[in-house]
Amino acid sequence: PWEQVIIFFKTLPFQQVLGFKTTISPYYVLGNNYVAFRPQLYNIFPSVMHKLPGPHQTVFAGIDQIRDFIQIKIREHKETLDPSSPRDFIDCFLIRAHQEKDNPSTEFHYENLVSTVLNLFAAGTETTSSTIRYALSVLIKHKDIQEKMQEEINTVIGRDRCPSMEDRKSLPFTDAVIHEAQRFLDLVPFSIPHYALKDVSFKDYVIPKGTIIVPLLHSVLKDEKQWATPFSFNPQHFLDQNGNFKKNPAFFPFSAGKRSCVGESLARMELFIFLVTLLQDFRFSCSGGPNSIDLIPEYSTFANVPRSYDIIAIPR
Ligand code: HEM
Repeated sequence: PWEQVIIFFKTLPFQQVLGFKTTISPYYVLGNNYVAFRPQLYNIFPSVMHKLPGPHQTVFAGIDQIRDFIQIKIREHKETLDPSSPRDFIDCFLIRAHQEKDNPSTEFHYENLVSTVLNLFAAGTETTSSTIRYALSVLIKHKDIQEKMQEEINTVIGRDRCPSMEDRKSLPFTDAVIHEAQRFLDLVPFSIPHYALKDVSFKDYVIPKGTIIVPLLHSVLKDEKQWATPFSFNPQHFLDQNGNFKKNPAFFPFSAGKRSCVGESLARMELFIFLVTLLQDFRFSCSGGPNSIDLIPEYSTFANVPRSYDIIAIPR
């Protein structure tokens, strides 16, 4: 399936417009909650937009605030660092930066530390929380699926202990529903643009150096050849006839290859642990009833942003 998701652009404008080479889309910089059209304007006319007032200015001020917060955290880490016992990513980065302090071309320098931590926050929060929010909407819309998950969770884990990742293999239906929520949401439909660092031969194509490549994850996650019912929510996509979990090679929400999502395993743990814990303790509904839930995203630009609902959580 991977072969069919790539579209090629010999589009230097993207880089010329931005004024620098990047693998990061401006949509990404501007964030998911931004009104759909503005990032596109910013993409095409960045120097004009930069001078105009509007919500995009607030977005950049917000990013500066997060950078300030990260710099405070880095300072605290420096003051309390014990190189023999690193506590987290920032500690490990600082230790490596110290080891490479005499290397003028090192990538382990202060600015990269701030940007990398910012990337982890930006890429790691809205993505997972939007997916959990979407999964809850799906479960309200499909009450039978919610009840079946709860039955499975009751049988395997019960009500008295917390779920662990070990439980996942014993919860095939729950696992299938979470996979299907990710497939159906299709959170990042065209992934993040990349560009060829050198000329590449691919099938009958030559992709010249500098070509922007947009991997259309959407085309695989909704491909009629890969899924029995690509445009409806169907956990059977991930179950065999005996109800065992079945992998599907077209499941690509985290993209693929060397630069695929670095947070994939963390995200998958979060989705499983949070959703199972919530379903263990609560029954979910909404005041407008299941039919009021619309699973079509609110915005579809860089991200498919799910709609917001006031959810009722009743203790079970
Ligand atoms: C449901 C949750 C998530 C989804 C669907 C998702 C999806 C993606 C996708 C499609 C990419 C682009 C990969 C590419 O360029 O080929 C990506 C990149 C990335 N993601 Fe995630 N992501 C999720 C959660 C997370 C989490 C929890 C973290 C970190 C804590 C994270 C950190 C990153 C980073 C740092 C990149 C850039 C990787 C690179 O350029 O090498 N993501 N993600």
